Amino acid sequence: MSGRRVDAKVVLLGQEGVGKSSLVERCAHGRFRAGPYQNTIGAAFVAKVMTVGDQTVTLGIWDTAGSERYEAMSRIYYRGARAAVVCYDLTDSGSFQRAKFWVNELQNCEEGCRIYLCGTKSDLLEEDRRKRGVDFHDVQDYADEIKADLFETSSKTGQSVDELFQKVAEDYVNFSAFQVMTAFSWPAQARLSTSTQLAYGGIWQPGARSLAGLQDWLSSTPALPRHAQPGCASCPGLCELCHD
Ligand SMILES: Nc1nc2c(ncn2[C@@H]2O[C@H](COP(=O)(O)OP(=O)(O)OP(=O)(O)O)[C@@H](O)[C@H]2O)c(=O)[nH]1
Repeated sequence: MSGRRVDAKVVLLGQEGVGKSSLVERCAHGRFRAGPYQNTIGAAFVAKVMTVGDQTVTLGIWDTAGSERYEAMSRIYYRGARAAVVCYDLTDSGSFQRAKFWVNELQNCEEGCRIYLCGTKSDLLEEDRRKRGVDFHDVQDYADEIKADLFETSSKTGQSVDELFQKVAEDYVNFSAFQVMTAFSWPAQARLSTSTQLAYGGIWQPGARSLAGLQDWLSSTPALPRHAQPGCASCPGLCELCHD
């Protein structure tokens, strides 16, 4: 695992104590640490290798500190993120207001970042439904409005945690493929360079300039190229926008 390249940066945001570190612990190590709550200082990083079809995707997951004291620092960690898991505690309506704050930040500052809303500690609702502090339908409406996916998870039982990160990895793969398609239909300054075509095994078809043609090509190509987002943070520098 060490030294492995990270494909997609994922950041976890949300009020302190909502369970971000526990979510990462469950996702990365399949366990839940009960015991005294220790707040995150600064941020923590973990790399998680996911499988999507016949591809592997390494997610670099940044667990930020929820304390408002570290708010400025959290902004550094969402820069260049391809996905943000914005967490709130299902039993705490205040934490959902804080989640909205982070969504606004992302919408204003990280346009290319996909947002996943994550209501945490669902096991507490299993124990007692009256503990729910955030209405599911209200959040679903909000998620539709901001075009986010919504998950209700429990790091204690593991409910929906793997599903959440799997969706992040799948969207990364599918969204990258979409960006490859649009790159081909962009104007001249966004064309992929010769070196990029070679980097993709020379499988680019000069004749397939239409989106439909590229869709056919992509669906018949087993290994989709990953980094073809001209000018984006994760481009390896092979496209014309990044090349000097
Ligand atoms: N019952 C239950 N408790 C949870 C769950 N996830 C987290 N907790 C508890 O909630 C508390 C806070 O969890 P953390 O994961 O440290 O929260 P955090 O969001 O990382 O907190 P900061 O680092 O301060 O931002 C801890 O006492 C956890 O044991 C869960 O799914 N179910």
